Amino acid sequence: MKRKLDKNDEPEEGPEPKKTQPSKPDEQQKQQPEPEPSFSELGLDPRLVQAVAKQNFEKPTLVQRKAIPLALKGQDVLCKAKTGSGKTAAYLLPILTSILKRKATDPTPFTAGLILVPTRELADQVFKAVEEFSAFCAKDIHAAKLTENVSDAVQRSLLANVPDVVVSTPARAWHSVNSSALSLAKLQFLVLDEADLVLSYGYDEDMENLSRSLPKGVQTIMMSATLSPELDALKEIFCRNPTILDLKEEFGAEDEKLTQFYVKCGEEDKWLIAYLIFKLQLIKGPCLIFVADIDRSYRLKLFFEQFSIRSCVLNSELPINTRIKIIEEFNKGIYDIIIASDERPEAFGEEAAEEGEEEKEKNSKSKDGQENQKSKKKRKYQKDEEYGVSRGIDFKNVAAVINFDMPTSASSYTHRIGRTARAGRAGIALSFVIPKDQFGKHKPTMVKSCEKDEKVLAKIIRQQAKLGRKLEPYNFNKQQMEAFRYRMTDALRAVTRAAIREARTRELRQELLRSEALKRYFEENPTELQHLRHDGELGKGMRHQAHLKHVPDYLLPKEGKKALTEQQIGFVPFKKLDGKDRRRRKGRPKGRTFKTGKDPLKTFKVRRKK
Ligand SMILES: Nc1ncnc2c1ncn2[C@@H]1O[C@H](COP(=O)(O)OP(=O)(O)OP(=O)(O)O)[C@@H](O)[C@H]1O
Repeated sequence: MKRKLDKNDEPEEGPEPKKTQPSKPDEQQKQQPEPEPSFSELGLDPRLVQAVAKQNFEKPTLVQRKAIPLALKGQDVLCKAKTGSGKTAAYLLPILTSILKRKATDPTPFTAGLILVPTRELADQVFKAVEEFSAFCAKDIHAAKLTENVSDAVQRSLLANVPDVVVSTPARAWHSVNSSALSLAKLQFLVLDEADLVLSYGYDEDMENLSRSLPKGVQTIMMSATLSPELDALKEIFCRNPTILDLKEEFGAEDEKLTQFYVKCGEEDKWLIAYLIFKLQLIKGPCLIFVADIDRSYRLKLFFEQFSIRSCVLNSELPINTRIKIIEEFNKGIYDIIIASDERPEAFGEEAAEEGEEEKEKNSKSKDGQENQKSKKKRKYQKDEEYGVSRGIDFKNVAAVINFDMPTSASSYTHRIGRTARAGRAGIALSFVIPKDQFGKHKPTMVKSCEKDEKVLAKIIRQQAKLGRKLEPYNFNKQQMEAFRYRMTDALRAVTRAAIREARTRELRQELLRSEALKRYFEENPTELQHLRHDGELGKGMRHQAHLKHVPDYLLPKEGKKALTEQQIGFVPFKKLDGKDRRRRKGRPKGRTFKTGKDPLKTFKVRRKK
């Protein structure tokens, strides 16, 4: 029988948190919240506790407090907890503890843990987390990641070392099992991270194949940010009587640090507001901007370039190494703005899947599926099927998530905003919503999916309300904004389709060159690494408008930039409420431009093989 834990329901056995034992409990004491256990009280291997301390995790998060004791007892767990709540450590720490415990008496090498994630970026992230957690027991824990663009021969030799833990997408895992490079014969732990997305990413067949390759008695942990119907199918196949942790009610305190706004405006005003926000720094700190498609990300980047606003794009077309590097560098504080094209919902019908509770969406599900199949075939550019930006990636210290284009579903919205206000930090989400009567008014840049913005917003408001959160309108002073309009129009006009096409091709060419031919050169010349920045200018062939790069004083309202908005949400501190500044900016270069002024691709001669 399944057992559902509610928020006050602690696990029955396992390492008990220390409890105060009052000799005469009075009413007041009874009402006091239970003391929260520390990491060392959860029954974890001391070397892992040491590594956790090194990462400055002060105490376990709720999902860690609930899931770790259950996993250590060997129970299957299906856990739903909000994005950014620390699910990765919640499954890795007990698995690594069990492996270390077994190895103390039986050092025979075999792959004991398989961690399946839907995207390559996420695999990279989880792999790094394994390495960080096993920093003090590196000789006892050997992990491998199966998602790199390496030949089968290299992959095979990686696996020949018999890693204790393998992190992979289902497709790569099945490929390795099928080619006998990976043996799951003695597997003990299986994790499906972001489990709700595994099927929507089209891994159904791989999952089925993998399920047939598993030995009996594998302990399964499924982690998810939503409890979608897909989970039932996976639960049936992989779980044995799992304990279900539905932790949705528990995040009130943390959610207060996320402020959500929306702006209702036409297409042209989106560009104007975005220009004002970033040029006048109305929102400060690292931002993640989501747009509807790849072309749009380049359009926005080129538009920003006209005003000397640096940004970099992130999309499924870029090589995986580049994508991982961009995320890493953003996390180090090197870039302030990433423009990400969130291509998944449209590609895999997530809209239909997530609204499973709503009858009419259920009916249209299969139809949407067919349409999506068609649209997938129609794709012009080579996209990576294992790409995902809004899911699971741990972008650190994101001050604001801006939905320049609305997502097409409420769950996609949840995933996007989950990139900010993580691990107790503050953050804001700002969404641009095009009212129905203003849709299509600016033909050159309009995006089809925005026709449904208001409908999607209504769903989002409903869904967020269920979680006790609300979205507030964010009002710009339209009159004050007008002074900037002609500059915006000028810049937007300069970003032609041809310029976008050229920028897109140029970036791809540059990135391919960077990741292959230049790799060695930059290894030998680390000081020139700044040339590898991903937020350089792409619009070299475009009309150059020097006057747009600065905001003349006469354009600003008398009262200063504050007069542009009613609310003062601009400053988002990178502080926890305890006042400690957690944002690491050490790696950040002082200058924002190339000091040498040289373009490495012009000055560097690619070595040719003789
Ligand atoms: N106990 C803790 N104390 C402080 N920070 C923590 C703790 N546990 C995890 N973190 C940090 O919180 C961030 C989010 O963790 P993680 O990526 O595991 O969240 P998640 O629940 O998997 O999110 P998502 O669903 O988006 O993947 C990470 O930067 C992680 O290092």
